[in-house]
Amino acid sequence: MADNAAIQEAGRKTMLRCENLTRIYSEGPQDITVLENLELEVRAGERVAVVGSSGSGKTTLLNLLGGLDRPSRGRVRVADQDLSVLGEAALGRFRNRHIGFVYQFHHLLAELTAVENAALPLIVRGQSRREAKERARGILAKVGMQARSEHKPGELSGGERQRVAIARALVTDPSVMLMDEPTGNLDQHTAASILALMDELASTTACAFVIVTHDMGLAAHQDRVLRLDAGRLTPA
Ligand SMILES: Nc1ncnc2c1ncn2[C@@H]1O[C@H](COP(=O)(O)OP(=O)(O)OP(=O)(O)O)[C@@H](O)[C@H]1O
Repeated sequence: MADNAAIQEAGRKTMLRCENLTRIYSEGPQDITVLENLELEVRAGERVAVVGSSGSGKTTLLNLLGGLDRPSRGRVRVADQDLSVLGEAALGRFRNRHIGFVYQFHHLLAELTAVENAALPLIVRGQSRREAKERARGILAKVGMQARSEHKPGELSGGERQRVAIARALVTDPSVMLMDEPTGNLDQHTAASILALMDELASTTACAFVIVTHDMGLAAHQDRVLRLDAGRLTPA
């Protein structure tokens, strides 16, 4: 993890930028323009919540920000890299290095322990198992899961699983964290503890956070709340 001075320096930096971002789905009987000339800039350490009605395009936006889908027009830049110029293999490597994903349902692998799950992005990248697990243990400690690191997801509570999923997303020290309803599947008390963890992470990492949610309490807790409507983001 970066030290405080490095985080402050990085805090001035734009980590995520969308320019004229447009996504038109053309597969069905008629074209659907979901995002149209959308602009967004998120700085290091900044947390932006995105809210919007069902079907407004939040998932579409997250997929584009994470390089899981390609825009019809416009571009996404992550840590100054224009994703549109990367081929599939390079984009996969870039995603592994710079982008962390956390979903409502944790998507942990049932057969692996917490530390193995958290180490996976580093192992995929070719790092040795020993080094990857050592780093994963450090991140699990940071999310309060040190004592549970040898347990499999089935032996963990919902909140603990989500902490492991957050650790897995953080293990590569990403530039951008994309979260889709990170507390959506949790009871109020557990959700509050994940919220507190996110507060701590935002102040101790140089990462930019984009958090899609229907939960106005979670949204209001972030640095900015933007509403996705008619293909664009406006302050909520
Ligand atoms: N592959 C696709 N082909 C055609 N249309 C699509 C495709 N994926 C999504 N859409 C349409 O794009 C619009 C936006 O969908 P999206 O899933 O991004 O919305 P959302 O805001 O995430 O919704 P929710 O809150 O219900 O999850 C919807 O009208 C949806 O039907």
